[in-house]
Amino acid sequence: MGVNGGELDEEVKSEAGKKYIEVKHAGRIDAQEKAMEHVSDADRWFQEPRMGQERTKQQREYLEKLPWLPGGEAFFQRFVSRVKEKVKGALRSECRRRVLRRAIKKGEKVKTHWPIHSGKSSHSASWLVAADEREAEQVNQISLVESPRKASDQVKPLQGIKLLFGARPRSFAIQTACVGLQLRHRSAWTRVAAEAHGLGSSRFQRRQKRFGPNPVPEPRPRCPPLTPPDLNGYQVDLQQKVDLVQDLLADLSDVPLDVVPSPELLHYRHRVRFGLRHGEEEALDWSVVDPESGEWIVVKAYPLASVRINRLMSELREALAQEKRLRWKAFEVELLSNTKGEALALIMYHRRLDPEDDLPRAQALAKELDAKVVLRAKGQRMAGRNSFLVQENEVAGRRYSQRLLESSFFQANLRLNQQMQSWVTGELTDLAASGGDLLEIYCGNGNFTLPAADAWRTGQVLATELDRLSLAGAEACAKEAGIENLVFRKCMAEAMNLQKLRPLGLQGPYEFSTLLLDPPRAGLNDRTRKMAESFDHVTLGSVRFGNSVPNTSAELEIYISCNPRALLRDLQLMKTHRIEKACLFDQFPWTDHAEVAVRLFRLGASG
Ligand SMILES: C[S@@+](CC[C@H](N)C(=O)[O-])C[C@H]1O[C@@H](n2cnc3c(N)ncnc32)[C@H](O)[C@@H]1O
Repeated sequence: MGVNGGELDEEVKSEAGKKYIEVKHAGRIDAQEKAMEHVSDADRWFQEPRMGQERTKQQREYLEKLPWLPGGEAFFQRFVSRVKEKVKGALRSECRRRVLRRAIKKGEKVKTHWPIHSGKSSHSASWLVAADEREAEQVNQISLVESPRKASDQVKPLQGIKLLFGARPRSFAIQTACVGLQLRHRSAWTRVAAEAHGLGSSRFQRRQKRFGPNPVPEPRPRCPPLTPPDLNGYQVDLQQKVDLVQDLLADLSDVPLDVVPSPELLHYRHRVRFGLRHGEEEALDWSVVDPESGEWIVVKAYPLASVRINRLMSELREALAQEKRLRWKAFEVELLSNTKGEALALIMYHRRLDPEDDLPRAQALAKELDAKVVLRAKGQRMAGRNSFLVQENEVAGRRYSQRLLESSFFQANLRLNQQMQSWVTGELTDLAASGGDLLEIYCGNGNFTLPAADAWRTGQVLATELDRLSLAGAEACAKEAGIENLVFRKCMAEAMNLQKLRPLGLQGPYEFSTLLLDPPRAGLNDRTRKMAESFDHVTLGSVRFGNSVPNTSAELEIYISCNPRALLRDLQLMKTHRIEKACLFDQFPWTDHAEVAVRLFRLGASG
């Protein structure tokens, strides 16, 4: 959160018999100012009509499309959690942790004013961040309430964070949304966010019915080790995950759980993201928030990240210490590597990038680091050609490449991922014998898709994904590999209508028998789950579903999940299938994450 030279003033006040500490900024917040432009744009679409007026046709059409714009439940989850994260961050940096701590200790509230200046008007959106002891203990529990405009007003619940669902949902920058936290009234989206903060509404209940269940609550994760752990403890650590997954699945199935440990116990991660802390000296510190304590921790080296990333961490830190311009308003870095030792550094900025000045510097930095360098700011991306890494994988005796892009999903444990690819391909080879076509939703960069299409030579494969860049990468790699029975389409999983494939520009009949799906952490919403139920074969979780021909007697499904709790919820709700096979992949040793793949069997089927 960039405050321009703002001084903080604290004052203890009391309202309705309750004490709170008011913290005032003398400065402005740049990002908020920018975000206001979007807000006014969004306003045109979302504002409630005045009494006696109707919404325009354009507004109505836009609102009708609304459910699919923000990516459904997964989007909400991401949005809400980022909001909370940012609010926590804001509390830390702007209200000063010391102040907050003191307030929390005394059961007081902390109130912060963030003045907003938009082009024409200037109004102050000040709001209150209530943090009681329990809330402060858990990031999830933070609630936002709008502050009184006048001291005499009642404190009202937060009614809006509806900005960035404007006309350009793809360009919606969660970063900005969270930074901006624009307050607006009476938007459905806002209510969803508000509900997540514990402020319910009947409109939200209706939306919830439509979109399916909320993200399942998960215990707070432990902090990944920042110094090398005792490797002898790995078996115990892994066993805990196995026990947890077995417990979760126990009600649904008694099939034995296969376990695939990570081939590397350290240096297995090929993607990391750090916050940048500007210290007293020239240098920037890499830092992460400890999920347990909520404290920022400075990270010098990260034993879970690849050796190449660790090297890049120290080289980039040194290089940035010499480069004042590239340090200026940098707030986050993402570092990527592949198993060949190539690397990419993404640096993110809270300022406008200047192609004349910043790009040549980035190119020089890339040369110095022997790595690709990408600079990003709101609405801007600067990079040389081919600014992605290529990862080669071997599956079932054949080599496949995939593009690793900054800011798009890829499986961070690249070596274990090859084993996941082999598992999925093996299951599909088995299922291909039952005939029909294969549908994959959430295909990402084609990680499972390319080997899957090879295993499915008897039929056609349709793979869909939301992220345009991942999809472009997947298409390029499929072309390179000469795979012909495969078509990619950009499509939101929830918007997929198997009866109407023509809007996707698809020719010819498909007779889907198997669905492969690897959804994001939140799992499936009602629509996607209903579609999955119509398939014979489903792989869910991080991967897929089965037969999509309505009224056929499909029997099997497979589900792979990076969140066993979401998997359990989806399977409990999907009454049509039962687990036939389950496998735990330990993607992230020494952390609480477990990737689970299941193959499902359609109940009542003969096979
Ligand atoms: C867990 S990743 C799996 C990607 C891929 N299977 C892999 O193994 O790399 C989930 C993917 O779903 C995509 N996604 C998220 N929400 C989506 C939605 N509503 N519709 C379609 N794709 C979505 C994300 O962009 C991401 O690529």
